Amino acid sequence: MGPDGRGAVLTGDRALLSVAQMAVADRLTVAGGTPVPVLMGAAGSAVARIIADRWSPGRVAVLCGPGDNGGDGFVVARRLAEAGWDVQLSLLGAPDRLTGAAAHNAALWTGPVAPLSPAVLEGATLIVDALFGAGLNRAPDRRVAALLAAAAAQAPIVAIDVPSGVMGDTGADLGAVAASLTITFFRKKPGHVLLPGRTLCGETVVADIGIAPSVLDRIAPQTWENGPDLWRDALPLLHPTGHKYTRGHALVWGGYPMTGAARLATRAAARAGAGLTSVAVPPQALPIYATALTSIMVRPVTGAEDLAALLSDGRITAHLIGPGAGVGDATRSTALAMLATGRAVVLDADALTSFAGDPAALDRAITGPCVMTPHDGEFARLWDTTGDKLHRARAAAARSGAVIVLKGADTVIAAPDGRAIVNTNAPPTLATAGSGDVLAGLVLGLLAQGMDAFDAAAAAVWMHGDAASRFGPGLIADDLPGLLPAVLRGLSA
Ligand SMILES: NC(=O)C1=CN([C@@H]2O[C@H](COP(=O)(O)OP(=O)(O)OC[C@H]3O[C@@H](n4cnc5c(N)ncnc54)[C@H](O)[C@@H]3O)[C@@H](O)[C@H]2O)[C@@H](O)CC1
Ligand SMILES: Nc1ncnc2c1ncn2[C@@H]1O[C@H](COP(=O)(O)OP(=O)(O)O)[C@@H](O)[C@H]1O
Ligand SMILES: [K+]
Repeated sequence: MGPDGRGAVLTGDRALLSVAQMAVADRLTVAGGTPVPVLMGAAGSAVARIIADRWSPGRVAVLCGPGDNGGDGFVVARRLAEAGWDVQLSLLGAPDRLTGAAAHNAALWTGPVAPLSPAVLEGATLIVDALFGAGLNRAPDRRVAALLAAAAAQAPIVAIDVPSGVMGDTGADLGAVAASLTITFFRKKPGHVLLPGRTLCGETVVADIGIAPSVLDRIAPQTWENGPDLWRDALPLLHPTGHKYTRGHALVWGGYPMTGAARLATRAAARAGAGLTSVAVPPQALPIYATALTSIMVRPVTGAEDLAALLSDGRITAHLIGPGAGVGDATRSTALAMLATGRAVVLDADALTSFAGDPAALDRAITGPCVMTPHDGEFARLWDTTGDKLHRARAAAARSGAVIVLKGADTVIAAPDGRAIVNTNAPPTLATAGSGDVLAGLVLGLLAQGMDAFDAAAAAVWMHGDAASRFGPGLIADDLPGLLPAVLRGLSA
């Protein structure tokens, strides 16, 4: 996704809309001639259709809230009753407090409306959670929480929009219980992909309710769920007449005595397609690196002069420092020297910790393409940890001028200009020592080939998750670089 906005146009179907942006999509659709009750009818009918596709008719408890989420519930109840389900509908609050489209659809429901209580769950083989959706503005009260807990123990739950208690913008949990299936409308929200929301949603299905994708031109989303269609066209191309230098030269700073981390990173950079990969090492570490690496060039470096000479080689197109580098002044000054080249730099692990408490030094030093790959602990040593994960990553990217990859099971990739991508394909087998070093090397390898920093970071994070998924259980970080050829083959298929 380049600065020309090419990706944003191509990839509208991966857009994540905030609650406010979804409300704009609604307003534009209503202004275009579709009244709210029609939209609500389409939403509820879609939910009923998806339920009927997956479950055979039984007794369903539909739990309705006081807003439009509850209105959707009335539509679902009506449609399922028409399809032969035994429907028990219950409502939080008095029916005469409903307004607008919810009141309209409540009036079309001819069955009984029970007050919300555990009795309504009796005999249910399925539960529809239509209590709160995008309008949740405080934690559900204890009565609702107790009912949701009882519902979870009784039968599978289908949540409309989000499981009640999940915040749509952040995925924060204000007291939800896990659904088996969540059905949302038009586009997902960040809360469907950020944790813990993603897990609480179970499977998330996006239903078309007749909102035209062209509304996205007006909304201009800045957040996406990661996937190859965001960056496939930006992947490095192989030129038939190219040579190794046209594929870029990646340089890794190799530490001592922790040499494994940098070695993992070099292998990933080379597998990602860098034409040359070098590792700069202190002379005493030379035998270790040289024995373990063959296609990777090992360069002994002694002192600042030697380093300066190495970095002045204009053919080096991207640098990485951090994995196994050690925390302290030496790592810090090497990182600053790399940043001073103005060419691409990846800062990971110890290189980040070497700037702990002094993010301003990074703000000043970062002038060229830069990707920083902190996990939560490294992030907290440098930047403000208030706010949700998207907010934190965006704020650090904006102040530093670097792309921030805030790692975890829901890694967020944020650009200084406000764009952000949430990754959803990483399996928990990646929680193994050294997998972060491989990720840093992957980013490096793509940057070395001239890929834009935001694209390279998003592609690397996805490829990392895909590699791990292909391997399955028993994964160790050493396995990951060797899986990249299959990942790359899959991307070009
Ligand atoms: N395009 C769309 O976005 C569409 C949205 N629809 C539905 O509309 C929903 C949004 O409707 P609303 O904005 O009315 O929001 P909700 O249905 O989530 O309800 C909000 C109402 O509940 C109250 N409330 C919030 N938190 C509460 C709590 N913890 N305890 C008690 N009361 C609480 C609020 O004060 C407000 O009155 C969506 O989630 C979706 O289900 C559909 O009807 C059709 C189309
Ligand atoms: N539970 C998880 N599910 C998916 N991915 C995970 C999980 N835990 C960690 N990861 C990923 O594994 C990598 C770990 O990196 P890091 O914390 O730097 O570890 P290390 O320093 O040991 O390499 C990151 O890419 C992170 O996103
Ligand atoms: K809900």
